[in-house]
Amino acid sequence: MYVVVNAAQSVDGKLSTRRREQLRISGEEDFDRVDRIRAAADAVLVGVGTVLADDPHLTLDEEARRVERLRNGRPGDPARVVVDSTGRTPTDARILDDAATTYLLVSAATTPERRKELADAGAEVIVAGEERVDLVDGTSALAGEGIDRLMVEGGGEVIYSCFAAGIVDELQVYVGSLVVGGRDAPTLADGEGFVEAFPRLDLTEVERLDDGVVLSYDVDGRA
Ligand SMILES: NC(=O)C1=CN([C@@H]2O[C@H](COP(=O)(O)OP(=O)(O)OC[C@H]3O[C@@H](n4cnc5c(N)ncnc54)[C@H](O)[C@@H]3O)[C@@H](O)[C@H]2O)C=CC1
Ligand SMILES: Nc1nc(O)c(N)c(N[C@@H]2O[C@H](COP(=O)(O)O)[C@@H](O)[C@H]2O)n1
Repeated sequence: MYVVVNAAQSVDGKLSTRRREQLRISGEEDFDRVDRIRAAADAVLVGVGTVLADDPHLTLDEEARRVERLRNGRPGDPARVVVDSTGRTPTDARILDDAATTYLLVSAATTPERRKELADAGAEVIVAGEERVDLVDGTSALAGEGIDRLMVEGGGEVIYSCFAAGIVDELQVYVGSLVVGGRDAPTLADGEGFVEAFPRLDLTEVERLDDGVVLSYDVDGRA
């Protein structure tokens, strides 16, 4: 499986404010770019923190659906994936509507009753990991469902875990021209943080878009 992480951050590396409310960092051109990455993916993944904060839908706009999905030979929207150890995704979340298949990666800590409630609400529930979702096991289960290209949209906890699990092939970051600040505001990579064996990146492209810049990297291993 090929994994591309895409996120939008302020110049000081924040994905949203300390209130964790959805913050519009991207402009129109960048949202079009995000739609193209979504369209090229078999599935788009977020953490449950993002679902609870943003209630995202993670589908394509009409134009992207028409042009990009057709170009890639696959009609409709990519599947959606939530990383959700204890099954906290609300059963009325937008991500569980019938616009596309939604996989919930849960851990064994999610009770069978909760798993059934989520399945009844439309989710395909996959158990990976004991206490927390194991992203290596979870992504290989997704590969078994035919997902060869996965886009990770965030948030900061899940992006960090994807790097820690060593599953990221490519990173694209839109850096908007604003300062958010706040020691408790989510950043591109939160979690415990690395103290050694930092993921090293190879800068492949720099593009000015809207009033910001898109930085594209291949992941080069750890050093
Ligand atoms: N600017 C941007 O591009 C984006 C911004 N956001 C923002 O990010 C914030 C949400 O980010 P976070 O709070 O960091 O939540 P998150 O979306 O990264 O979800 C983290 C949660 O996922 C669950 N989880 C289960 N297994 C896990 C694992 N192996 N590794 C990590 N998490 C695991 C845990 O409950 C954890 O608290 C919101 O404010 C949202 O608006 C989210 C996506 C994109
Ligand atoms: N690329 C990007 N730029 C921003 O400025 C953002 N706030 C986000 N947020 C992400 O987009 C999701 C919302 O998706 P829908 O529009 O509901 O499909 C949100 O949950 C974040 O993952 N992204």
